[in-house]
Order: sequence, then C-alpha cells, then structure tokens
Amino acid sequence: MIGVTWLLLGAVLALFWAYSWWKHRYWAAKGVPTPPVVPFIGHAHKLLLPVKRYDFEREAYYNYGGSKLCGFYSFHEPTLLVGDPELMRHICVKDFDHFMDRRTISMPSEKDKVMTKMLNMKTGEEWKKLRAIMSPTFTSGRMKGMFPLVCEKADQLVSFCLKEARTKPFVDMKYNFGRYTLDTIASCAFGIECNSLVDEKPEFAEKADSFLRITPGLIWRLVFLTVFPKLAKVFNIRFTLPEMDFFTEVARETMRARQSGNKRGDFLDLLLEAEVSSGDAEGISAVQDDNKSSKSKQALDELTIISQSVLFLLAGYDTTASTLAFASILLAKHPEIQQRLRQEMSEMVEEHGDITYQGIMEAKYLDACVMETLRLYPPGLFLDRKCIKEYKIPGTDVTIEPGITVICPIFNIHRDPKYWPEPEVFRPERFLPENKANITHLTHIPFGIGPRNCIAMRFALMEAKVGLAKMLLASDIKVAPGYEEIKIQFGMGLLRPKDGVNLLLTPLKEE
Ligand code: HEM
Repeated sequence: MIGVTWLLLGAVLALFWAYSWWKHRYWAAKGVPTPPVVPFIGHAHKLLLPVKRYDFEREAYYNYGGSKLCGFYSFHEPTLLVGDPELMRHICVKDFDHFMDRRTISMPSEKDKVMTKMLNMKTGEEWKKLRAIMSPTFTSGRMKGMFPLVCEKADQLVSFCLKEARTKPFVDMKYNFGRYTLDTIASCAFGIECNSLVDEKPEFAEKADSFLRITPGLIWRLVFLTVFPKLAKVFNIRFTLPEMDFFTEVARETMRARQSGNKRGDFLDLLLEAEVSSGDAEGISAVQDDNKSSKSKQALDELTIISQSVLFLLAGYDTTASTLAFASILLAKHPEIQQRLRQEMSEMVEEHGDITYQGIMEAKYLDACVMETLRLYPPGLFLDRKCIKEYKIPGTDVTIEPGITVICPIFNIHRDPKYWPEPEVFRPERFLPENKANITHLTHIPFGIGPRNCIAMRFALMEAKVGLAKMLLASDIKVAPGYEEIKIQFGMGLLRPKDGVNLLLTPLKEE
C-alpha cells in the first residue's frame, strides 16, 4: 500500500515537473536566450527579491542577450527583457497600442480600492481617459504657478540644514532632502503643511516611510496576490498597509475643505477643476456638475481624486529625494563641478534678481548635473509594459502573445559602455547642448518612454533643481570623513542611497 502511495506521488511529481519543463520551453521555442531556469519557480526567486534582482538583470543584460532580447519566467509566466533602444522605441512609442498597459496585480480587497484607482494601475481606455484629464495639471504654465510653493519649502530646507551644520558633526542630506520632497508634495498634492523637517515626531513622514519599507510580509502578499489571485479573493487579502487609510482620510478631509472655498493653485485644486467633454469620462466615474455647461463635466469623482493625491505622494516623494541625495554627494565629491554649478547659479540670480522659474529652467549646467545624476542613479530601475495584442518583434521571428510582460532595463542601459564612455564617471558635460547629439536616442530614460512616461517629469525636475540651486547658493558641501563611498540599495524596482548621505556644510554667507 505504501509502495503504491509513493508510486502515485512520484507520478504526480513527474507530471508536474514535465508541465513545468514544458512551460519553461516558451522562450527556447522562440529562439530567445534565457538564463538557467529553476523548475517550477523559473527566475521568480531572483526577480522578487530586491537584493538579487539587480545582479540577475545585469547578468541577463550582458550574458544572455538582454541588451537586445532575453526571456525570464516569474514562476511559469514568461517575461521579455528588451534592452535594445530601437526595439524599446517600437514597443513604448511606435506600437504603443499593443503595449498600453503595465503589469498589475489583482487587488480584490475593498481596502485596496484607492490603489486600484491610481493612474499607474489603470489599463486600456480607462488609463487613456484619466491620463488625458490629468495631463493639463503638469503643463509648464501650471508648474510656474506652483513654483512659489516649492521655493518656500526649499528655503525651509536650507535654513534647517544650516542650523544642523552648526550643531552636528555632519548633516544627513538623504534624510533632509526626503523631508523637503515630502513637505513639498504634501503641500502640492494634499494641500497640507506637514513641516516634517522641524517636527520632532513627524506622523505624516513616518507613515510615508512605512510605504517604502520592504518587509517579508510585503513580499509574501505580493507573491500570493500574483500567484493565487483567486484564493486572494476568497480570503480577501489586502495588499496595501493600513497607513493607506490615514492618507486617504487626510486627502478626503482636505478635499472637502477645498470644495467649500480656499484655493492654493496646487495639484488638488487642479484635479478638482479638471474638466472633460462629455463622453470622455466614461469608465472613470465622472460626476456631473450642474453649474457647468452641458458640454463639460467635473471630470473626476471624489475617490478618483483622492487616489491621485495619494499616488503623487507615493510616486513623488522618494524618487525626487533620492535624486537630490545622489546629486549632493556627487557634487561634494567633485568640487570643481560644484563650483562651476554654483557660478552658474550666481550668474542666474544676478541676471534675474532671484531664483526664478525661467532662470531655473534655462540653466544648462544645472540641467546637465541633474541629468547625469539620473543617468548614474535612476530611481526607477526598469520600465514594464504588458502586451495586449499579439505582436511580432520587429527585425526578429519572435511573436509574443497578449499577457506577456516586457521589461526595459533602465539602470543597465544607463551604464552600458556601448552608449556611455567611462559609464561610472560623473561627467555632466555629456548633457550640455553641444554634446547632446552624441547621445544615442533612448539610452537616457530616467522618466520612462512614450505616452506612458512619468506624468510629473516637469514637476520633479523643477523641485530637484530648486532644492539643489538654493542649497549650493547657501553652502559649500563636502563629504564627511568616512562616508565617501556611495552605497546603493535596490528595492522593489526602486533605487535609493543605502544609509545616510552625510555631508559637511559650510555657509557661504554671514548668518
Ligand atoms: C526624479 C523623480 C522621478 C522619477 C525619476 C520618476 C520616474 C518615473 C518612471 C520611470 C515612471 C514610469 C514611466 C514609464 O513606464 O515609461 C514614472 C511614472 C509615473 N510617475 Fe514618476 N518619477 C519621478 C517623480 C514623480 C513625481 C514627483 C510624481 C508625482 C507628483 C510622479 C508621478 C508618476 C506617475 C503618476 C506615474 C505613472 C504614469 C502613468 O502610468 O501614466 N513621478 N515615473
């Protein structure tokens, strides 16, 4: 009897193993190279663990054809790594209608509703319509309107850092830039003043930080929702942390207060004012506003607006803070570049009388320094798109079916010596107007590519440039002894400085 049981068990295992082997033949059958596969798991153990993912992608990029095409498996689900800029252009721009969506995980719990309504999670026509309604929020005219709010936060950052420099052996700029971008986005997206730099126990900041912590619980929830979506529905598994409820409530309260009057010219006002011609809003819960003409509607309902406010906070806080932290340590390590940038900033203030929107946007060396920082340390490690219509990859015999995820490896492309001579060297000159022609198209993609790129690129660049300009005009920066090495941390597709970015600040003006 025991022998029969073992025999049956062995047969089941053999069948399952054969099934797994057959599933993992997908890329080989299409002639696409694949790194060695583990039965059943594929490459999921490397793709889902942030520490391993970076090394794995690098190996795939250089050793398994990933700089053009390479196949992965997340368990049995095939994923295609595309590192060739021309193919990326086809997928993300030219043939965008085949790749409009991102890979999303199912979130059946009611408590995740705010997350499912976010722009980055939307698919197909719903995404298209929501993006069209939200895009005017980020035009240069709107950015100009928000400029004073950003300057105010940058001034607070500078005074706080100089105060710390007087009392502490060094200043942790990763922490301080994090508080600056959080205060700015809280002010611009939630309409609240959270003063997290000066607050001893900043509740808002602590809750925002908890979103960025990669815990075993988060990884398990992610795996469960990805691999067993139906079971997740039965057990009502929630993906987001309870902190989401806190931000939802804050956004709801502010929104209601706003509807009764006070305007600040921030994102919240712009989303509340967003209009759409009738018909466009189908599928995104538009609400009719009787005070408007019959041809237009207030485009977004309450929950959709709340979701976008929370999304701006999540997408905008850490990305810009990391960029600033990396820029500051790179400038501290390269005093001659720091001095040249400071010179440009001083000339700008002389010409315009102050730091102005126009001055910031026209400053070429400032732009070059930020772009070079984003090349070396892009906060987003990769882009992803989901195939929604059968697609033949141009110039190959490979055809992929709907449902296949495509990944573009931002970090590896940004450091590929084929495109960037001495890729590890910080050299802002690469991005000066006279050298821009040497850059291969789509090899610098920190904000993504095509119609689904970062909607807030203008805002992020304005915020980063203002913060950096004000900091450099106020203070000389050097690396604190013992903290010269730039350590990076890879987490859930995001790159940020590991530990603090500890600098010595010397004020340039009498206080
Ligand atoms: C230096 C700062 C930032 C970087 C490097 C960055 C980078 C990115 C990247 C790589 C993507 C994916 C693009 C693609 O798939 O092609 C993205 C999407 C997005 N980002 Fe940013 N981002 C930054 C700041 C911000 C800020 C400040 C906000 C909000 C205020 C924001 C909001 C978004 C949103 C909503 C999307 C999804 C767009 C969509 O699906 O249509 N980002 N960002």
